[in-house]
Amino acid sequence: MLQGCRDFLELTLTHPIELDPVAPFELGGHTRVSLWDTGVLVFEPLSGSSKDIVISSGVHGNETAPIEMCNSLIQDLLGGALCAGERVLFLIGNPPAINNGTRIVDENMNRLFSGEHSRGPGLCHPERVRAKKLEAYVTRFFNEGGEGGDKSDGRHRIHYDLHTAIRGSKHEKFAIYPYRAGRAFSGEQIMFLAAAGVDTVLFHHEPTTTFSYFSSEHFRADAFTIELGKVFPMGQNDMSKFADTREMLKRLICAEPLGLAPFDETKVNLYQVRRVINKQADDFEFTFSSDVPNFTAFEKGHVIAREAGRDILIEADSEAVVFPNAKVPIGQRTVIMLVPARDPDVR
Ligand SMILES: O=C(O)CCC(=O)N[C@@H](CCC(=O)O)C(=O)O
Ligand SMILES: [Zn+2]
Repeated sequence: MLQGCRDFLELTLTHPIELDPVAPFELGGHTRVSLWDTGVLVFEPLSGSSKDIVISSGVHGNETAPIEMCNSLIQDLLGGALCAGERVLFLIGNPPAINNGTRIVDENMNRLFSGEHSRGPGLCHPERVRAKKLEAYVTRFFNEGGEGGDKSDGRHRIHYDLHTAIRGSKHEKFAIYPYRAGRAFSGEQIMFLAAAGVDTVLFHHEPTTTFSYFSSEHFRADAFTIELGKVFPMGQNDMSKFADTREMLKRLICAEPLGLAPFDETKVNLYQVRRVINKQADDFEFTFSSDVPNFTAFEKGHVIAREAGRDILIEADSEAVVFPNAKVPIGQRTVIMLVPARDPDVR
C-alpha cells in the first residue's frame, strides 16, 4: 500500500480512524519503513543511528502548515530524494479533525495525554482513543530504539510536536518547553530551534497533559510544542515561511551536520510562564480584542479579563499573554501569562 503511495497524507485522510499495519519493507537498501496505523510511519536506517526522533503534526486538525511540511518530508523520504540517517516516527495526530478542517472534533486532543484520555468519562470518543494510541506508538518507538533520554544519556530522544497558533504573534515562531523537574534546559536544543526560525522559547512552570510533556516526562526526551505561525486552511500556507524549519528538520533526520552556534541567550527571546489562568465561569471574557497578538504585554493593575463579576488583573510589573482563548470549557486554560526568563538553567 505504501510502496508507490502517491501521497501519505492522502492515504491517512482516506482512512481517518485506523489502518491495518503494513509489514516493514526496505527502501533503497538503506532504510526500513513501517506503517503502524493511519498517520503513523517509521523510518529506520539499516546501518544504525544514535537518535530517536518523533515529529508530530495535526494534533489540532486546522493547523495545516506543519502537516503539509511533514508530508513533504515523508514524500521525499519515500521517494528517495532524502535518506533517513536517524530513526524517525512521523505522526499525523488527528485525521478526522483535519478532514473536518477544525481544531477538534469532540475534545482538545492536546489536553488528553499522560493518561488523561482514560480519566473522567474515559475513552468515550475518537480523540481520546487516538491520544491513547499515540502514547502507545511513542512508547513503542522509544523502547524499540533502546535506552535513552536527553542527549548525554544513551540514545538521544527528541519529540517536536508541531502546531500553528490561532492568532498572530509578535514572535511568529515559538516553542513551549515543557516543565522539566530537576532537569536543566538544553542550550543545544534552543539553538537548533533558533536555526529552524523558532527564535522564542517559553519555559513552562508546571506539569501539563500535552503531547510534548508526555514525551519529556515519560521518556526524558528533548520535547517541545512548536508554533510555526498562524493557522491557515490546507493549501493556503506560504510554505516559503517554513524553509528554515524544514531545512533543519531535514538535516536532523538525515544526520547531516547541524552547524549550530553555541548557546547565546542574546540570540533568542526567553520567557518564563508565570501563571496559567483557567476558566471558572461561562461568562469569562477578555477585555482586549481578538486581533491582539500573542506576546502583547500589559502593565501591573490592568484588567485583562472578567468572569463572574470579578476582574482579573495583571499581577507582575508587566505580563505578556499567549494563547488567549475565552471559548474553552470550564476548567481549561484560557491564557498563559509570561514574564521574561531570568537566569534559566540552560546547559
Ligand atoms: O493559538 C492557540 O490559542 C493555541 C495553539 C495551540 O494549539 N497551542 C498548544 C500549546 C500546547 C502547550 O502548551 O505545550 C495547545 O494549546 O495545545
Ligand atoms: Zn495546536
